[in-house]
Amino acid sequence: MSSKYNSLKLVKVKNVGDFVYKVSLNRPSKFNALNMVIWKEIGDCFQLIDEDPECRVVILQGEGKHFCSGLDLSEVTFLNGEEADDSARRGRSILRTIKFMQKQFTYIDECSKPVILAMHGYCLGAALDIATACDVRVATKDAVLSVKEVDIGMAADVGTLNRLPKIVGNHSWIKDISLSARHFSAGEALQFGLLSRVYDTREEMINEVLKMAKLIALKSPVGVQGTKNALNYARDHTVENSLNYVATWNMSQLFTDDIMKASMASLSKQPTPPFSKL
Ligand SMILES: CC/C=C\C=C\CC(=O)SCCNC(=O)CCNC(=O)[C@H](O)C(C)(C)COP(=O)(O)OP(=O)(O)OC[C@H]1O[C@@H](n2cnc3c(N)ncnc32)[C@H](O)[C@@H]1OP(=O)(O)O
Repeated sequence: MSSKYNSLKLVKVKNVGDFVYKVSLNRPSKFNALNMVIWKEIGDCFQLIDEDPECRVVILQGEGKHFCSGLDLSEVTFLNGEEADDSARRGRSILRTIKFMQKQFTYIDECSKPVILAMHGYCLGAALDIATACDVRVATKDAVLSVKEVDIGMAADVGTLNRLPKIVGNHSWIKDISLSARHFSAGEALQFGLLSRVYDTREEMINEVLKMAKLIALKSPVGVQGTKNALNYARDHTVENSLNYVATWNMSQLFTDDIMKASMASLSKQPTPPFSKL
């Protein structure tokens, strides 16, 4: 694994083999509350992973008792912006901060490798901003989730309100949870489509998620990364535009050796062959 990951202090990256990386928020004494250090490291980490041929699938989780208790509320003064008498200039400095914070989570969404999020315990506020930027979301049955921002007097502005309507079809439920900031269970999140699976224990979740990650990592990275890319594009564009996009994408990608290798293995009912790094 590249030594570049060693510079990360509050995000831990581990190569667990078979092209799967485990990324952990690592500030357990504060329930992985997100200060600016860890916030930046999340973005740095996913930028590194995007270009890392040793990684084909990422499992994201939190160390300790909880996945993440949201924004670090002891360090929120930076939200006041730079000292300036002029409100326009102060506003610009806040704008830069919000955009920076948004971008760090967007690196997860834009990462070419699929990201499977495994949540447990508290998943509050910014934790859900992260969740909505991931590709697959699962949790333990005792997870407690909340779009918590209105409880601290703000509208969520780093992803949840923008991505949740693309994930969940029921806008009444989205407004129910976002306007009230109430806690809701993993079971409820599963029912409304925010999660795809709920597990009894953390151990079971990690074992199952590892199996899922290894299964995906066995597939052609050309096929897998193209699929994430095409689905993300389809989410944000019309059907017509996204058909055009995927056709243009595949203009080059269909020349891959992976298609012949995978097709031959499939026809002859052989296990998936190893694919070159990407
Ligand atoms: C531009 C803006 C971008 C993004 C904005 C995002 C907004 C949000 O994320 S809103 C959500 C903010 N988070 C919260 O409101 C949760 C606050 N924490 C709590 O309510 C509780 O800590 C708890 C999570 C319910 C857990 O309670 P309990 O089991 O009683 O443990 P504690 O003793 O309270 O916590 C242990 C330890 O962790 C520290 N901590 C927990 N959460 C945070 C946090 N969000 N920020 C800072 N610190 C946190 C807590 O202070 C304790 O630390 P000690 O040093 O042991 O005192």
